[in-house]
Amino acid sequence: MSAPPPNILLYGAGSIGGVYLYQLLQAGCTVTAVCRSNYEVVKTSGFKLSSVRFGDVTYRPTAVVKDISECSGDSFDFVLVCTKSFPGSNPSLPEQLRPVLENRPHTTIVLAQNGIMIEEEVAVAFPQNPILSGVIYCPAVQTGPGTIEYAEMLNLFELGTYPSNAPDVHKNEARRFADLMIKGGGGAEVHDDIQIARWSKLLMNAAWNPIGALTMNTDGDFLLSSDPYAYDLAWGIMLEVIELAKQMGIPGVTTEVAEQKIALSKRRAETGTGREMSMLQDVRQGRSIEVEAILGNALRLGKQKGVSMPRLETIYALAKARCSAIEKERSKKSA
Ligand SMILES: NC(=O)C1=CN([C@@H]2O[C@H](COP(=O)(O)OP(=O)(O)OC[C@H]3O[C@@H](n4cnc5c(N)ncnc54)[C@H](OP(=O)(O)O)[C@@H]3O)[C@@H](O)[C@H]2O)C=CC1
Ligand SMILES: CC(C)(CO)C(=O)C(=O)O
Repeated sequence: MSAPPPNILLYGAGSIGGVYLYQLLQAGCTVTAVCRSNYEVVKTSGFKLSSVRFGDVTYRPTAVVKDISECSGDSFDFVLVCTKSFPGSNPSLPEQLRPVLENRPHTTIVLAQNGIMIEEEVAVAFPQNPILSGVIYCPAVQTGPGTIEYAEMLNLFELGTYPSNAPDVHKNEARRFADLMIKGGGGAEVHDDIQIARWSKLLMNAAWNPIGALTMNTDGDFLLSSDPYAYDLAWGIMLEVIELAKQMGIPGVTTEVAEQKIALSKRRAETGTGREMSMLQDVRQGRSIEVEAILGNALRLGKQKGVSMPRLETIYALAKARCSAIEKERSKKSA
């Protein structure tokens, strides 16, 4: 008898969640999606994905729920978290997930989120569960409820256990999830130490996400806006992240890696194909931005380690103010 298909809960059915849902369904998984603002549309008509990689497709999760508590009696192989990362939120992410993880030590938690130090609170709350930390390269945006635009071929999910020295059974889960993403038509790599990949991604996100959110520019347009100052700012932020990674003992976050990343932005500037980062999309949609996961956590580590980070401090203060302006505006509208 063949094994039943993996049973997956998708928590955070937005831009990335919507793309990963497609891949997991293609891989033969059973996927329950927790949908919030897009519940009615997804329940009625499913997701519409317009993409270079997968074409124009419409699909439905196996089941759609409005609230995670509706699944408290279910047992999942994987809980895939694709919400934005807001450390210190109330309720915390572990509290949000508790209904499907309480007394289920075998359910693997997959965190598909930007930022650094996002795993610790989940590991403390669920010490027995395998935890996979995932680093996403997949530029996508939900432009309206259930409608996703995904305009590049790029699709890579780098993943590894948290902590990196987790038992082999946890490591096997990383391979199993990567294989599902690949079977679903994407790219995936299992890393022995995923923190190297997470911090390497931070090079891009710490620079481009707040710059995009504050200036409403793509990376390419920003580079063209004030030569050499725009480049110097983005590069200067990357250098601060490199120094911090060095002080933290994270290997492989080097100027060579940063050069490769900024070269891609330069090429996009030259070809007029600049990329809108997710934080810019958040500003456009009046959503809170991931200031703490991407910048605040880095700054606090910098303070502890005595690393001078003047550019990061400046951009953090500006992005934090941008975030509170968005939140004030949102609460005015909903009052
Ligand atoms: N978009 C991109 O191109 C990329 C994003 N990333 C990272 O991936 C992660 C996910 O980002 P992205 O998909 O863009 O984010 P989105 O904002 O598009 O989607 C997040 C989804 O989570 C839902 N959600 C949030 N809180 C809850 C809750 N309590 N209960 C149920 N649903 C909830 C939101 O619902 P609602 O609509 O109701 O708020 C939304 O549908 C982030 O860490 C981001 O930085 C990384 C690479 C690229
Ligand atoms: C760089 C990118 C687009 C990777 O997919 C990203 O991480 C973001 O927009 O936040």
